Amino acid sequence: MIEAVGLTKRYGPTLAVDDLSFTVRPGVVTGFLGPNGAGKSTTMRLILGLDRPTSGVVRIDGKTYHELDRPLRTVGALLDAKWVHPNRSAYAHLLWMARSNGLPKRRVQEVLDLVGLTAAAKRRAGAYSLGMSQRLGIASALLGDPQVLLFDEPVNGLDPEGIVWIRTFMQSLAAQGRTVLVSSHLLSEMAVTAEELVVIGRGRLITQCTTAEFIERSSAATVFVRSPQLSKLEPALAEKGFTVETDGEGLKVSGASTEEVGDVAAAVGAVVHELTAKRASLEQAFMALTEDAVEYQTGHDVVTEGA
Ligand SMILES: Nc1ncnc2c1ncn2[C@@H]1O[C@H](COP(=O)(O)OP(=O)(O)OP(=O)(O)O)[C@@H](O)[C@H]1O
Repeated sequence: MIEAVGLTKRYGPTLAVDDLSFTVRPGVVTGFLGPNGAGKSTTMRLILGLDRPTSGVVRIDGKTYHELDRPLRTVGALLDAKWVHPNRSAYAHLLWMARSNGLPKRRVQEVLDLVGLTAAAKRRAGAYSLGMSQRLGIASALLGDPQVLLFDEPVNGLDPEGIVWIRTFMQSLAAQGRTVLVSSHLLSEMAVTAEELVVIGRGRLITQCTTAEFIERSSAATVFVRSPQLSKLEPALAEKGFTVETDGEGLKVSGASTEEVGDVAAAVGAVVHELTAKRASLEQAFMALTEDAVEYQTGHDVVTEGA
């Protein structure tokens, strides 16, 4: 379990993480979703004690990283797969990590098998493809057999086969009851990987909910209605509980079907010149939502931009 409370990180004038509170529970893959620069990597560094929060706190199983007795046995992370010394083999790298952290030598072979790197284990890491480097990074993260795992954009730059492998692997780790937090800037990727989402934009929490819920809300249709009698129509729609915004000569109505809007217009006797259903693509809706994160920040509610 990871729990962030009021987590804030400022770099000079940049507020990279802004009063972020969320929880990541075990047993499911949780997607940490936000556009580039939203503060995902910074948050992960704060979780791992690689950076100090300006204020707020983040705990892993009730403790901050620095309070953990045996950090590698509690939390593993894949941040940058290319940090391995290029002249070292995967085997030598993992052995060095195991020795310097008091982990048993047999664990090296176990994690190499787990990530399917045994055949290439003695080759120098500098000659590895990106996919192999990612596997080595994951092997390093798993060395201490931790219950909590963090992956920062693990599928970036991978070929489809590598993407599917990592996705399936993360899901199997979660199915073993581990806490798995994986960052991405693509909703489409998270839609097929993560069961839960923590969505951030400009360092702030936009929402935490299930992926299914987020997709449902992000792709919610809006209805555009044009009428010369908006003053009649607008209050009637609002009274029905629909979210209504003025849009040129018409209204943008969220949470309603064209039938419902048409029925309301008929009931109040408003002339309708246009009635159109609009649906943004998932990725478009997500971008609109996160780009205007500050404007659209509404605690645990998501407000979609619509079409
Ligand atoms: N060490 C640093 N010094 C100054 N500014 C930083 C530092 N690290 C991050 N930032 C800034 O904080 C903001 C958040 O960056 P961060 O890398 O956490 O975002 P991200 O969501 O991980 O994006 P990306 O996917 O592009 O890495 C950005 O504006 C970035 O420029």
